[in-house]
Amino acid sequence: MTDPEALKRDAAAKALTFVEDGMRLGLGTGSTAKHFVDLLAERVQAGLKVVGVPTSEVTRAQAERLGVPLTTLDETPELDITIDGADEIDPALNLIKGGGGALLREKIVAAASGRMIVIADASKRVEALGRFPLPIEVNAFGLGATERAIAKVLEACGCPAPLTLRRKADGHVFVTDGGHMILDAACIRIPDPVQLGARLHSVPGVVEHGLFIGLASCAIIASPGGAEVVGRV
Ligand SMILES: O=C(CO)[C@H](O)[C@H](O)COP(=O)(O)O
Repeated sequence: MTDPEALKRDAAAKALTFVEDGMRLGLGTGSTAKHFVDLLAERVQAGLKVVGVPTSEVTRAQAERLGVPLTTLDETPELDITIDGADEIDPALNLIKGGGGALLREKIVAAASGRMIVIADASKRVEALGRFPLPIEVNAFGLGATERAIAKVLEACGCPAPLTLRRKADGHVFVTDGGHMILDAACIRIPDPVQLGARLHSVPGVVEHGLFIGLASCAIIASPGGAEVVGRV
């Protein structure tokens, strides 16, 4: 059986072949994106000139430690490519992201990029989004009211779902890099991700949600047979 970490690294290595000297990169978050930053750092040490915007404090710390030059979207508001992982990828390259809690910065960085390349092992491929609980980032103020409003939206969009306030392994509430909380919605199947995404944005208190619609231009999916490029790089 192939080691899942080896598959993630294969996807990351394939993505690196699309990185060119002088590029401005969005650096994703999660175990797959971590492989990409590791491999990128090796190329930087060998002389590749790039600059990156990290999508989380964890990725920032990793990139700094490995000597990958960093910038911000204030200094560099337009990026060439974001390379990031995903929790689910549907056939239209719509995604669920946010399993690592970095969805807000990940979406801002992806939207500021000319292209988003998703890297994943084949287990992330699904026919319809929703089996992975949808992360919804919310402001702490008015949490109870926001939760009720989200529940109504989920029901109206055909995917009523229990909402769980995300906690860390030690039981403390998980707080995002932006100081918000996350409600995970166990939808099972989302009939219309576009509609759900739009309606979630209309709920006061919702900061962002983990549906990435139309942002990814390409996915690199690694399986024991190799790393397949799906879509347009
Ligand atoms: O969205 C994310 C973090 O917010 C990650 O990209 C997603 O959770 C996938 O992570 P991994 O590569 O560890 O499976």
